[in-house]
Amino acid sequence: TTTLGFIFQGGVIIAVDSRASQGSYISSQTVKKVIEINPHLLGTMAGGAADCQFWERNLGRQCRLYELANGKRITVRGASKLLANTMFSYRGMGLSMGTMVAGWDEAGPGLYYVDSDGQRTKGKLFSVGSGSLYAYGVLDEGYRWDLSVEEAVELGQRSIYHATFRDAASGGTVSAYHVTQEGWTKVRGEDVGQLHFNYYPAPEEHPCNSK
Ligand SMILES: CC1=C(C(=O)N[C@H](C)C(=O)N[C@@H](Cc2c[nH]c3ccccc23)C(=O)N[C@@H](Cc2ccccc2)C(=O)[C@H](C)CO)Cc2ccccc21
Repeated sequence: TTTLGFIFQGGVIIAVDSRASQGSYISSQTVKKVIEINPHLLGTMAGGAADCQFWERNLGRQCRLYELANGKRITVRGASKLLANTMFSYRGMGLSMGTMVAGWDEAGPGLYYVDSDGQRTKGKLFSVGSGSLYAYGVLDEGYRWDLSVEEAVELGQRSIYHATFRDAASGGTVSAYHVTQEGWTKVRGEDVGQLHFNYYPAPEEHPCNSK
């Protein structure tokens, strides 16, 4: 898995791959690793698939109950704390989750890294999963606070793409989301195979070049 998130002048970008694996077997190429908690909150998934899916869906339920009890949306900080508390309560019992909670609230854009060791850190840029080192290589080279929205989406997609190229446990499709004050929108959903020639243009005389 390769997931990433970063905050820039235009909001928050989240990008992920869609591969599931069982050892060296690729068990799925079409997994959703972003959970849409509500129109202003996203969660990303890396690690144990069942752990991520179960506990991030549970987080969604907790966020909805918070809204009903308090008459207002939960903050990104609050949602990430709920997930961190859940993970902390299961510490040492074998959960394996590396997640990000991203969104926009009255304090503006928010991005938190939360994992099953009970770590929770606020930040401007993270990459999580087996392909994260490859993604950081592209992301750290291309990241600037003042990227345009188009440049930022392209950077997120390109970072995931290169991770899927080198990491056997990452692949399938690259999905990207853009979060602003109005909430999230899904902005990319490309198959990695279709993206290949964006980044590795075939040389002139190459047979792949349609005459
Ligand atoms: C076939 C399949 C799934 C599957 O193969 N599950 C296996 C058991 C799983 O959890 N795979 C993990 C890797 C893994 C196996 N056993 C573990 C024990 C502990 C921790 C991790 C693992 C995985 O792909 N994880 C994805 C993340 C992911 C995958 C699917 C759904 C959510 C998140 C990922 O992190 C990269 C591929 C690198 O591992 C999960 C799933 C969800 C929806 C539809 C189909 C499937």
